[in-house]
Formats: sequence, C-alpha cells, structure tokens
Amino acid sequence: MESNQKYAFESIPISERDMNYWDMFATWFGANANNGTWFIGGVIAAAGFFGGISSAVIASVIASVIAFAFLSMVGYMGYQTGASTTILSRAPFGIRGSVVPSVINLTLFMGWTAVNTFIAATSLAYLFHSMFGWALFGQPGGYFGIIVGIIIMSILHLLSIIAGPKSVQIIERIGVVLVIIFVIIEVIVVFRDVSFSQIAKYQVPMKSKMPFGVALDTIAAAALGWVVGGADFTRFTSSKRIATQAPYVGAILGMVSFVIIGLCTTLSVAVTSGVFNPNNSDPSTVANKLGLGLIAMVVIVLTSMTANAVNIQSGGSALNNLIPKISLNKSLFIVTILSMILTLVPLINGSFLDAFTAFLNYTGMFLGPIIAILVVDYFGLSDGKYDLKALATPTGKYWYKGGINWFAMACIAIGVVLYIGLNLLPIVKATVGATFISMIVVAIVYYVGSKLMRKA
Ligand SMILES: O=c1cc[nH]c(=O)[nH]1
Repeated sequence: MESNQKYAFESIPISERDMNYWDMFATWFGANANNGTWFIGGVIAAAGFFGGISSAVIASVIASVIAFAFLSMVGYMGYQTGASTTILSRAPFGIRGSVVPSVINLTLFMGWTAVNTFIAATSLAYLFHSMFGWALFGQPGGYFGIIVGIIIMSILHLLSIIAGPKSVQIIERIGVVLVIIFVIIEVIVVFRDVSFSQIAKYQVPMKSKMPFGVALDTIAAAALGWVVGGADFTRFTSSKRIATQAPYVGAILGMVSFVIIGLCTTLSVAVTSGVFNPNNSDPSTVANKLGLGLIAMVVIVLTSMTANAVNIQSGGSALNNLIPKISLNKSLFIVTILSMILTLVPLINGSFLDAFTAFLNYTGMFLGPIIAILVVDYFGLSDGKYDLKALATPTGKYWYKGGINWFAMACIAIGVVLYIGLNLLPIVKATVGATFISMIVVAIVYYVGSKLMRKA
C-alpha cells in the first residue's frame, strides 16, 4: 500500500502477481470477443467492400493494430508500477485532476457493461419466448422477458466478481475456451446456409453506406475503451512480455474475429432476406433470424460474462481511485449494481442502436486525448518511471496547482473540440476518421507544452 492516508493506493508487489501469459491472452481475447463487438461488426458491415475485401475487416484490422499498441503501452505501465490505470493518471492530470479520467472510465465501463448485458438479455428473452411463449421485446408485454434476462445476467456478473480479481481470472480461463468452441460451431452453421462468395458479393444499398473513416472511428472507440483498463490487469503480471505481448495478441484476435462474425451474420441475413438493416445487427436478432438458436444464445451469454468481468473490474478500479475508502471488492459490487440499473435505459429510450452510437461517440471523443496524454507523459516526459510515493502525496510533484494539472485538462478539451470539428469534414469521415488525428495533435501539444512549461 502506497500510504498517504487520503490518497493511499495499492501497488501490487511482484511476489503477489499471479497472472500468467494465458490469463492475459484469455482476458483480452475474452474482453473483445463479445456481444458489443459482434454488434459493431454488423453495423460497420455498411462500409461495404473495397477491392473484394470487406472495408469493415480492413477498418477493424487497422484500428485495432494501432489502438491496441496503446493497450500494450498502458499494460507496461501497470506492470512497472503495480498500479491501476486511474491511479497512474494522477501523474499527468494531478492527484485531484485524476477524478476526470476516473469518472470517464467509470461511466465508460458501466456503459459497456450495460450494452453487453442488454444484448445478452435480448438473447435470453428469445429463449424465454421459445420455451415459455413469453412476448419478445418490442411486442406488447415484451418488457417482462427482457427484464428477467437483465436480472439473470446481473446475477451471473455478481458471481463472476464475487472473489474479486481471482474469480475474474477463473471466468476468463474457462470462458474463453467455451467461447472459441461455440463460435466455431456457429460459423459452421452460418456458412451452411449462405456461401462466402454470396456474402462477399453483397452490395450494401447506397442509402445505408457508412464512410470508411466512420467505420475506423467506431472500432477505435471500442478498442480504446479497453486501453484505459490495461494497467488494471497487468499490475498482476510479473514479466514485461506477459504485460505487453499477450494483451496485444489477444485483443486484436478477439476484436477482429468478432467483427468478422458480426459482419458475416448480418450480411447473411441481408442476403437471405434481401433487406439490409443495421438496426438488426444485434447478435440475438441476427442469430434468431438465421435459426442459430440455442448455440448462439449460449455464446452471447458467455461472451457477455467474459467481457463484463473485465468491464466491472476496470470500472471498480476507477471507483476505487475516486473513493479510496471503498475496497476494490465493494467497488466491484457497486459497479455491477449501477450497471444493471443503466441497462434499463434502452428500454425507455426506444432505439438501442441510437443509444449505442451516441455512447460510442462519447467514448471516442474523450478516450483518444486521455490515452495520448497518459502515454506521452509516462514514456516521453517521465522516462518510463513514476515516483509512486508522490502519486499519493499532496504537495508532491503530481500535485500541480491545487491537485490539478490544468494544462492536461486543456489538452483534453482541445482533443474533444478537434474530434467534433474533424467529424464535420466529409473528407475525414471518408478516409482516416477523427480519433487518431486528434490523438496525434493532443500528444504533440501536450509534449511540447509540458517541455516548455518545465523550462520556464
Ligand atoms: O469495446 C469495448 C470496450 C470496453 N468494454 C466493452 O465491453 N467493449
């Protein structure tokens, strides 16, 4: 425990770190191979094809190769210091200023937990419909099945975090093997009905076409959403390779494979029904339309558990930084319950796709600048070393002015304004997207500005 009462935090000593290579691979594969990614694959299927290759696949490979390089970097920071991402954010943003990235992390991870839970609950509602004849969501009386689904998923989430990081570790170890087996079965079923060439030849209707840069931004937002949880897990690892390589490989494979599954299943429905509707990209609806039944529903529930175990642990770590008095295990419990309540929002809001798109924009806008600042501060301005005592010491070097580094805050604001502005330019939307450009600009401004201020 790095002590200074109010701002004390736990740095995991090397002797207590027990996450091996497979754990890290499974954690990040399981995190990314999830319902949300599947849904995104279906949505960005609208980007069409480029030279016979799906633009969604190209976008997912490019964006995840770039974005997950930051997961490795943040992973390295966690391994070196034994501290969580939000604790590390005290160095660039200030001990009090770290409240900003912590609140963003907390809302982000609770939001993702809600997204994955909602999709899984929709699947359970389909099962209840076929088993007990309960109405589906969208039909009169359809709230009952989905609410029961949300409660069941939340109980499963509580079980998966019951022993804190230890039970998350067990869930990932077992869950990922099951996910891989079921997904293989599912892919076989999809390609029994529709051939690969039928999918590859499918022309997305002009009115539904998604520009390439938007597809890139969508994957970037999803991938960067994991980056801010990186150190929360690698602080339990004992080698550089486990902390950097395993998350990178696992995350890319999980993300790209589930984008491909979402893409293929959504396009299969479009090929067989003649109607392309990204609103119906959610795995439950698609699986049901393709007659995948029980297998798909099991995959959806399992992937929701493996992804949400990671979401809840990262959300819990953020809450822990905000209110250090609450233990990590209590924080996990609170985050699970709050996420369950948040899952009810799409029931009121009406369109799940609209709520999800707005949420992705929120995450893309804030995460790019925060991650750029975190990484530049550690590797560029601090030579890859933080003073752990000072991270918990008011009056120390991470206290800045009143506990806040206002320059880092201004850089977040620059990044957000830039992201919004770039999104207004059709050329950016059609090509590189706004996320990575705003990250590069923020990184340069923060690096140069900080150097100049240190000299002055
Ligand atoms: O893509 C993401 C990022 C964070 N959490 C998720 O569930 N999905």
